[in-house]
Amino acid sequence: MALEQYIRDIVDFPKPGIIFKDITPLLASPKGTEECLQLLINSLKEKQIDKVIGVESRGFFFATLLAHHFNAGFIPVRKPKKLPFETISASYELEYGTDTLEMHIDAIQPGDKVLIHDDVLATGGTAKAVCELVKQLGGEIVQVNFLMELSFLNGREKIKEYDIFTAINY
Ligand SMILES: O=P(O)(O)OC[C@H]1O[C@H](OP(=O)(O)OP(=O)(O)O)[C@H](O)[C@@H]1O
Ligand SMILES: Nc1ncnc2[nH]cnc12
Repeated sequence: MALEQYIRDIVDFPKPGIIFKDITPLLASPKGTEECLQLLINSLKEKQIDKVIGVESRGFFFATLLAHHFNAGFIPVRKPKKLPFETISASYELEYGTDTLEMHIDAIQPGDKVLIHDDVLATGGTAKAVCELVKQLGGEIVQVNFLMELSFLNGREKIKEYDIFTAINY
């Protein structure tokens, strides 16, 4: 079954006019999850990875699977005031206003080879902010990968200096 068939469109969620891409059917399917995971893994070939970042909250699921596969550490990037230790932060533009993401200050050592994972690349604001966090701590970004890309929003333009991989393209 094509991976797209595990993604459910929810019209007008969370706001009117948005078609929300629901990944819960994919997560509920061991076969779909395995196929998707293998696509992400194969895109990285035999690259060395020290840390895998998962972006709260839907980025956490596959990021932990990827970290386990690559024998790398899992690093959560979270919304403000969720992480208990000292943090660094990066802000990014939303449609109206700004939002902030945080990471623990000791999450990455200079020179670490870092894979960034999230479920969706939409406008790219989130991904760009995460890249900035990794750069602040001196990590080397090996790839930024996503389960899916909403390519009509052109989010990859914001992170074009990095290697980008998406399993599904809309
Ligand atoms: O490319 P962008 O326009 O920045 O959008 C993509 C981000 O939006 C969604 O997260 P959301 O903030 O809805 O959080 P959630 O995963 O906790 O639902 C999605 O999981 C990405 O993290
Ligand atoms: N349409 C969408 N569906 C799911 N997650 C998203 N994040 C940003 N836009 C989204």
